[in-house]
Amino acid sequence: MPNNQALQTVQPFCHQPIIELNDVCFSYQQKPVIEDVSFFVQERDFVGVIGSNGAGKTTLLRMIVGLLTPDSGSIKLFGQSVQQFRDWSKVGYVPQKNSLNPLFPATVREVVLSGLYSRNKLFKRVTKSDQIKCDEALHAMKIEDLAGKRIGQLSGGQQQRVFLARALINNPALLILDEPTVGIDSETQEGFFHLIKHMHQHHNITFLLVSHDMDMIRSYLGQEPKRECGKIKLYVKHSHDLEDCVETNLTHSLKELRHSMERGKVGV
Ligand SMILES: Nc1ncnc2c1ncn2[C@@H]1O[C@H](COP(=O)(O)OP(=O)(O)OP(=O)(O)O)[C@@H](O)[C@H]1O
Repeated sequence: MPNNQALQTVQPFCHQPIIELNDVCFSYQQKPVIEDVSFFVQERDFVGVIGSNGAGKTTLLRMIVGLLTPDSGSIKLFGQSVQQFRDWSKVGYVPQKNSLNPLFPATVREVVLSGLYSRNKLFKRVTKSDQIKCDEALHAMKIEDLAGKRIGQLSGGQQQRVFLARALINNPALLILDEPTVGIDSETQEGFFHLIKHMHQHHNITFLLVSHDMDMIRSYLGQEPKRECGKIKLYVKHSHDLEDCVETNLTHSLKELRHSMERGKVGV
């Protein structure tokens, strides 16, 4: 497959891509990691980013969220160059798991609330409605009982749930997840994948997910990749493969899902 082929065979006319990369290259100290990568992701697509260790997956995601700058080429988010993009509340990003120092002083509630402070409003006052959104996100991730604990004192799986709650608190239009289930037990992993599939099917959310879980990727996104970008493969479920989206509040819907799971209506 040629490198500069877009994810979709036909260039969209009416819908702006959510993510658009054109001829992106990136090197660490002269060592090329990403070479001439081009693709675009449409609204409500679910893209699985697959590749061996060191293939450049995390580097790619960090460029898309503006934490690294390409050596050449361009990246757009919601039609705007990443360098100019300011509406970060539309984007939920859960980076690859890093175990936190147990002395890290923030509580779970503070970490989840920090998801509301976009990069431009670091010192915004927390309102009652912010606290309600935080309660909903904590509830959806089943971690309300951990709200007052220090994040550094939690297990790896619990920390991942906190970072997901932080990413969800803004009802993001784009969720970018870098190996979100690493270090999580298999039962919780299964529940997590159930959750993100539910979010994809019932909400207008676009997903970019790095995972090594080929069973999950193939079962949801199909047996074959749609694109190959160097050592990285992209598996995709397009929005047009889904039924019409149900426009409801994300955290409310997750709450309903959680209640169904608790009543045994949804197998996880
Ligand atoms: N800060 C850095 N400085 C120098 N080289 C780096 C840096 N970060 C990553 N690399 C190198 O760039 C390459 C791609 O790294 P990256 O983390 O993007 O890969 P990955 O596909 O996410 O790997 P994994 O599956 O192991 O998480 C690797 O060879 C890595 O050693």
